[in-house]
Amino acid sequence: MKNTFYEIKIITDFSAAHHLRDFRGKCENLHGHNWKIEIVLRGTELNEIGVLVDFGEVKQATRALLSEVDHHYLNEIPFFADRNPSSENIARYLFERLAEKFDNDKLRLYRVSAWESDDACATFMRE
Ligand SMILES: Nc1nc2c(c(=O)[nH]1)N=C([C@H](O)[C@H](O)COP(=O)(O)OP(=O)(O)OP(=O)(O)O)CN2
Ligand SMILES: [Zn+2]
Repeated sequence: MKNTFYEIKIITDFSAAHHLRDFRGKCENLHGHNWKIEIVLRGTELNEIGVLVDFGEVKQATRALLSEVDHHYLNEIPFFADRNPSSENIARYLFERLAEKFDNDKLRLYRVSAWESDDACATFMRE
């Protein structure tokens, strides 16, 4: 079949504090969220045991990355020095860091979503 691929997703979370600079409203004040993070990878070929990539490998890489932001004040992290730690920028930050590990012709990081609450989510993804 043409134009088909596999997609896998892991879901994890982290907690942190932030404030949104120049945001006219309550989010300009220091506050926190429990962000739910979705990591989605796509690829065309399974390995010899029939998986695209071990969920465990993706979870481990994501956990290692999230340990750098979990229970931190996001505004103090260098990536957010000149951009707000919005859910959009958090998704982008995680995408750029994880894409360093999962980016080859068989397996590519496709999208990262950051759920700030049960009803609000931002995504950074490639085309
Ligand atoms: N597009 C975005 N909009 C907002 C973001 C964001 O990251 N991307 N972030 C915020 C703040 O972080 C704020 O803490 C969230 O505020 P709000 O949506 O008002 O959250 P509540 O849980 O208080 O929701 P209510 O539905 O208003 O009770 C704001 N906007
Ligand atoms: Zn917030």
